[in-house]
Amino acid sequence: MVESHDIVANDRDDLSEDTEEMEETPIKLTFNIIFVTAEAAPYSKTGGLGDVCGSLPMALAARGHRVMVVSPRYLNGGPSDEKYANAVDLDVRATVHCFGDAQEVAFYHEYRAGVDWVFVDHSSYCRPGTPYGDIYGAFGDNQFRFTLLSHAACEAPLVLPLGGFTYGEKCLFLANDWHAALVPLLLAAKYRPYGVYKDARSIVAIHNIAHQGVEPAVTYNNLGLPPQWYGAVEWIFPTWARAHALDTGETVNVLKGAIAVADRILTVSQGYSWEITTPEGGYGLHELLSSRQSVLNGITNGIDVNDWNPSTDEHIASHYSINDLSGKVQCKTDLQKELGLPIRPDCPLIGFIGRLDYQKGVDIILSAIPELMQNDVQVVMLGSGEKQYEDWMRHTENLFKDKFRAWVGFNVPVSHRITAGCDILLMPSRFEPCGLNQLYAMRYGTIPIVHSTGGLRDTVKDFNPYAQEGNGEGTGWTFSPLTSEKLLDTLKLAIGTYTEHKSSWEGLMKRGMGRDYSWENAAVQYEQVFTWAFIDPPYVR
Ligand SMILES: Nc1ncnc2c1ncn2[C@@H]1O[C@H](COP(=O)(O)OP(=O)(O)O[C@H]2O[C@H](CO)[C@@H](O)[C@H](O)[C@H]2O)[C@@H](O)[C@H]1O
Repeated sequence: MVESHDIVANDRDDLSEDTEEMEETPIKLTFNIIFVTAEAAPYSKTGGLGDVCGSLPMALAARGHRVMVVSPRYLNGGPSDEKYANAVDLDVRATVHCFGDAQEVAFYHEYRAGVDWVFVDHSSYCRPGTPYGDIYGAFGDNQFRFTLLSHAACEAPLVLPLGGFTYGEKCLFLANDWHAALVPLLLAAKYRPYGVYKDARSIVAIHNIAHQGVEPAVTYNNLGLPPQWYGAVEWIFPTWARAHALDTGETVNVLKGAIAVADRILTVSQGYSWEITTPEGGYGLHELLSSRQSVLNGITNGIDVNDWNPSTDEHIASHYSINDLSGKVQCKTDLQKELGLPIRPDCPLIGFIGRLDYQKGVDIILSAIPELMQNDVQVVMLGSGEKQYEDWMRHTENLFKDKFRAWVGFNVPVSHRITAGCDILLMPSRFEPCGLNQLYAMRYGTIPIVHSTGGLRDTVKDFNPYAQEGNGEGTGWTFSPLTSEKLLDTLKLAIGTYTEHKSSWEGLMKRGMGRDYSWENAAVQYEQVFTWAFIDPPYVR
């Protein structure tokens, strides 16, 4: 096993003997990497965070790094518990001091695809619902559950003998979103002052800055940080944002703390890494992020190209590829049949997949539907979230029985079938750190129509039929401003291209399908950022 940060010269015994050859052999640094995350597919997934933390670790492991992913062992008594069936109890217990008490956690482990998948076991992760909540809303003890995760993750490299050896102190923590944001703070406040993790580094990865882990200031003592570190997480809401006259606006914000003390900051596209430094995109953290711009980078997500592959996908009716598109129409008619829509191969089928909330711009689709339904199109929406949108989807289905289908819920196989069966995928997101559905869509020859924001703008190239000597360029349509009128205009353009210009449409499909979406490219950029993290000294107060 290669020690972290050792220099490996591709199995060469004597580096000094052949300097000419040595110049050609790239010297590769390898790292001991600890992902800390609230979700990792296929074990747990409610959205894109699960996808990324389920696939990026494997890409990094394949490049020679030692990679551990630490996430909770969620058990809800249903069939999804089976996903943890291969994870065994390591028989190691850690005691976590937080919330005024000592909590014992256990660690389960599965070694798969070169990655150590470590699941933190505690009774608070065992209950019906999703990782974050149930039908009554978010769990009231999420601060406790993710404080526990962060503490346990900091112990994991020290105490777990995986494959016979611990990861040790010289490692790199990649703390994902607010759920893991306590990790950089714990390294700086709890470990480094006592000489532990002096050579470790931490990176906070922001997948969605709208969620920051904000709780009342009185909960500070629960976090297990020393009293003198309060200022690092202190967060005071401006007067206008306070609930009432007696509200002092004082809270703790763990993501803010992580942004302040992490050795580096990453987000999931370059566009978004700039947007979060602006008042419009920073959700209050833009000034802090601007002050740390020198350690802030954006790396566009890749996707799991094995899981999302139209020529092998186990969830879809027929397989197809860039060289033989014929199976796609079968996926479409099969989807129409499954949804009870009229089976019409030539009718443009438009899809939406995602959380039903403000971020995803569902209200824009809602306002566009009455006019869109005047056209000869079919629409299918898959999603769950805010009740008002779920109710609206069901209601719209009743109004337009032959044209509109609502699939309220979370269903991964159906999401694959919609991605394969539709002609067009809509993503009118208000903001989108990266977005994965447009990447899946392009890989499946489904043309994305997206709001020109964040990662959507970075990844969807606008269609221009006249470029390349009339052969066209681009992989979809981006639109701005975010209004239902603009969405409708863009849809009309797309539908016109679909019905009137079949060869242009095929060109769009093939350019999207031909792109490289694998994690390889992103993994190389992650390595660069890891290298930079170790060049600078760690954060010390
Ligand atoms: N009802 C449903 N049924 C089945 N599958 C469903 C579903 N609703 C959503 N999904 C799936 O969940 C994932 C959503 O990923 P996104 O990246 O598009 O958004 P999300 O906001 O969750 O992620 C955040 O983190 C990711 C990862 O960094 C960023 O790309 C993104 O911009 C950021 O908002 C996709 O795999 C999608 O298919």
